[in-house]
Amino acid sequence: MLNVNQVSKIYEGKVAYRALTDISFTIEDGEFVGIMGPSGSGKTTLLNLIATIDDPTTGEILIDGRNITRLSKHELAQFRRRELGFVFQDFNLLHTLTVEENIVLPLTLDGKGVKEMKVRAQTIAEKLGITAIMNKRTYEISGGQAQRAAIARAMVHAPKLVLADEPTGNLDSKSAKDVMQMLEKINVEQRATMMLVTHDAVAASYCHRVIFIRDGKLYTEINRGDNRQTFFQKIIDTLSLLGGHGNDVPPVRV
Ligand SMILES: Nc1ncnc2c1ncn2[C@@H]1O[C@H](COP(=O)(O)OP(=O)(O)OP(=O)(O)O)[C@@H](O)[C@H]1O
Repeated sequence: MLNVNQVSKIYEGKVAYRALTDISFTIEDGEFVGIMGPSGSGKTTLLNLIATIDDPTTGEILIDGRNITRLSKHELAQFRRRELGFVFQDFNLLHTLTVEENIVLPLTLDGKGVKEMKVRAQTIAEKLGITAIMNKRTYEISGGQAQRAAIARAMVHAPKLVLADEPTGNLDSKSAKDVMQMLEKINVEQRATMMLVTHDAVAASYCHRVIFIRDGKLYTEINRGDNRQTFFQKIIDTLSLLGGHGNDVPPVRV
């Protein structure tokens, strides 16, 4: 379980900037949660705090009761390597490596044997439908395939928590839909808890729940229920109440 408890973040600088104020929420094991809000509302800041890339100014973040803001350097490295998976907007694949080499990277860092790495890479690649491109370099594959490879890399060590920052941001709508269906499938099959920051209402409609933030504060949250189309509409309605820039609300329908 992920517990964000009264978290605030102030960026110090010539002029201090308060990016988050008293944010509290809980994400249960196996939940798939979206974070939405206008540009500059603090979504990436929040994701970075949970990813242990940055520290909150006040408050605590607990994962299964363990305060991740107070880990030693060594514990932190282990936590990131074993328990977290990341998916980024720009895929973050290494171009000099093949798709397979990219996928096994987290295992390499954790000192796993070659045979185990091959088996695990193969299993996840089959789930994501990318076995045919395993030996290709990342510049030889499409954006949608690159994001699948990035998802495979994020999942290969079976992390408890997967964090995704705009995973569909650089994809056309068909590839975006594919990627969200993959994430949904992995969430169900591997029971991984997922948290996704997105501007894309279609992508968000695949989540179980969407938390909205505005000006660094919790604004509201809505639950999916059983109809994705209705949920999509509710997301659009909430975004328009939330304000922000016009380009935060995509013109396309599901
Ligand atoms: N390192 C930093 N130093 C100072 N201010 C920062 C820093 N990073 C972010 N901010 C500020 O904090 C606020 C929240 O930024 P953040 O990137 O979390 O927003 P966001 O909701 O992810 O925006 P977007 O949707 O545009 O990516 C913004 O006003 C931003 O300018």
